[in-house]
Amino acid sequence: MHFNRAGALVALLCVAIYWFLGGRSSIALAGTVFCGIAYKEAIDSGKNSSSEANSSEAAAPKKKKGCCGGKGGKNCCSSKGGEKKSGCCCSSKKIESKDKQDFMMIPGSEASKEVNFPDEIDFTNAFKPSGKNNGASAKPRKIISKPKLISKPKNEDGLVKSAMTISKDALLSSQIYIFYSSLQGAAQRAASTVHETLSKIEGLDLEPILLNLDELDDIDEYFVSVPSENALYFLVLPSYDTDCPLDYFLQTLEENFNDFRIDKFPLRKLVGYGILGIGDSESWPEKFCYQAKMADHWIARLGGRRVFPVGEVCMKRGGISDVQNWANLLSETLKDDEPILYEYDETIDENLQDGDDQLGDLEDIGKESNGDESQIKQMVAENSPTYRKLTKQGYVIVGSHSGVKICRWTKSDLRGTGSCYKHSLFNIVSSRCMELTPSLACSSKCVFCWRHGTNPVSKNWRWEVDPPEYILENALKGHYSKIKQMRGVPGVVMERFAKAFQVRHCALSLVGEPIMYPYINRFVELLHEKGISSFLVCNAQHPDALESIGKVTQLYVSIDASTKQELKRVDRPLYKDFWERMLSCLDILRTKQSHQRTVFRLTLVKGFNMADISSYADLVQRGLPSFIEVKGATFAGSSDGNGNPLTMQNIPFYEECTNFVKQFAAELQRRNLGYDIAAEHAHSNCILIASTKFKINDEWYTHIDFDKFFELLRSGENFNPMDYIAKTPEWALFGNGGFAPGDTRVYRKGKKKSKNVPKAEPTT
Ligand SMILES: Cc1cc2nc3c(=O)[nH]c(=O)nc-3n(C[C@H](O)[C@H](O)[C@H](O)COP(=O)(O)O)c2cc1C
Ligand code: SF4
Repeated sequence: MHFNRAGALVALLCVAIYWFLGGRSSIALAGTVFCGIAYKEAIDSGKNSSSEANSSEAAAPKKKKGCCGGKGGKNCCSSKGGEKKSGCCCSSKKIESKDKQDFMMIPGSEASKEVNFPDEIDFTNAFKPSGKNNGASAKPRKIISKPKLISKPKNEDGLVKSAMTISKDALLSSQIYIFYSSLQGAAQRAASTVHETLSKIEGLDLEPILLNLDELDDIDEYFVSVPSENALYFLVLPSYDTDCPLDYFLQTLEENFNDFRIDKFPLRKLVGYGILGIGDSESWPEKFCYQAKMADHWIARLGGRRVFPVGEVCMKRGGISDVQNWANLLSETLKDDEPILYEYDETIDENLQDGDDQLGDLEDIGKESNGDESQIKQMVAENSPTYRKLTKQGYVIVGSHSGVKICRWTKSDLRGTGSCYKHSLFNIVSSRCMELTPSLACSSKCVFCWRHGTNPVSKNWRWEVDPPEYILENALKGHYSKIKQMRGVPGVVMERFAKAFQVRHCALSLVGEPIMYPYINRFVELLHEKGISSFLVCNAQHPDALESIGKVTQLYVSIDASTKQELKRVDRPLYKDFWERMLSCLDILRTKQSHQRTVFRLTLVKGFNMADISSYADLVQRGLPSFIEVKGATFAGSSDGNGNPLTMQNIPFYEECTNFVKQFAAELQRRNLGYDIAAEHAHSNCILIASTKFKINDEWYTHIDFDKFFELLRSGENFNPMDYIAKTPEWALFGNGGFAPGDTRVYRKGKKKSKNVPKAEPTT
């Protein structure tokens, strides 16, 4: 008898009613047992029928729903009837697919050609052959960066990380420049191939120009300025893991990128650029074309738009025919009428990012340091972001708080293209001048300062102190190592290069506040012992230190504004009593330091500190300096997120500076203070007002007789500023420009030769 589950349950219910109405318990118990057995039987019977149903599904292969998926097991379609697992509907499919793979791997078969990738992927794999006659895949692939980059959010300065180039018309009307650097001639031949190929492009407005990078007079003329508004650059570069001329080029790019004094993205002015690297992948597999990649990195970071992928050609394997391929594809790309998607490489350097968070006022950081004020730290520790930032800008960090950097004027003078203003005003030779600071920290944050938030600020010295001997020795080493890098640079005058290894002058300014260094006097003595003159620039915030300064060749105090309000705006000093501190410094110059050659340095910033000439005259009357050096501020870039508010509008024209100086001198004369305009260096927007003490028999004597200075020092006698003067040469006098006759003036292409332009050459 077969019960279904419902029947068994109804019988159980009847038994329960019988018992509830007073039936016999023994009979009710027997009925319950019977119902239970019947119920269990009904369940077992249900299971069997379901199992039968599954078996019948397995028997019908078209119903795949219950397939094991190749796993086998109890319900596997193949387990029925003792069939081998290989008979499973899914595993048989797998076998079929593997068979196909095996088939595809058969060497020489059509299928194997589809999947047989070469061992090394060369640059041509980035493209498909172009040209209308080349079938379905005729167009060269133009997507250089991943399209998804387009939707990336804007960066802080409003740029997106990728964008489209301008249309073909603009590409074809561009002036193409092909640069190369070559030691053994291969890159030169490759560049000629690229030049020839591009010259044949139909519809090109201008003949491409071929240039040897190693022979450029001034790399900055092409890689800071750009020679024409619609320039397209292509560079053909070899790689050398030993010294080669390309090192200097790459270093210049990197330094320019890290130099806050010049526009952050100068190569944004280019229509675009592309790089072809040549090298040897057999002998230098790890460093194959590494210098081409470095050039690509820096040009992109300087704002260049990469309009074609970096080519990497092994001269041993592909050789000149790969170069020709690259040139052909480039030529097709330029002809094509689609705009090119380029990657705007603004990858944020992780180091810099780290640093940005931690830079700022060490003053404040110090306060946060667990409240442990006694803990003495290094000002710029070797592993700190500040250290990395400064070294990237070209500084050699000496010890933990000093820095040395070869200045642009030193490089310029080595090449015979002009010294800094201190040459025409005071007789400093730039190629023999070392720019140094024994304190990278400063107590002000002047708006025109080039440090731009790079170096620490603090009111007082609170760090470990390096001995002066150590600083000088290592600063000279650092300076000479930078000079050495200039060897082989086109135009370097051999004689000046040789003499540059004997420093004669030290400009103690650079960045930071030198007199914060506790052993500044000993340091200056050491300089003098080595026959190096000292030009010490202070920010007029440390009267005590200024008072105790010993003999220097020339002592400067920066006067950055003539009123309290303006000074606060320009210098952003840390001290609350900054104005009183400055006035005290002026008093010290007039009294305790009157034995020195003293100089007021004014840095003119339009809209900030050029309005109140009479107040400046008050300050001169108080300090009575030997000289007043008036200099237009240099544009050090802005909007880089460090709070520098200056724009080009704040940089005065030369004419504006001379007008200011004329009115200033007139005011001083009106007060009978005995000053007049003496000399100038128009190129750096700098004019010198001097005490008429230095005008003898109607001739100016603003220059320094350095030999005499050292002679007097050695004598141990007291001496005064008039004891080591020298005659100012004719060319340096106000009105004559201040450019030394032995040098060759280089005008940037496309720039007016007029004096009436704001100057950008920074000077310490
Ligand atoms: C000393 C030496 C070092 C080299 N180092 C590299 C290297 O690091 N990476 C690379 O890809 N090729 C390297 N090469 C290969 C050159 O880049 C290659 O020969 C190139 O074609 C030279 O170009 P050039 O004749 O214009 O100077 C090196 C060659 C020499 C002789
Ligand atoms: S700018 Fe300063 S560091 Fe450079 S040469 Fe002139 S004085 Fe020396």
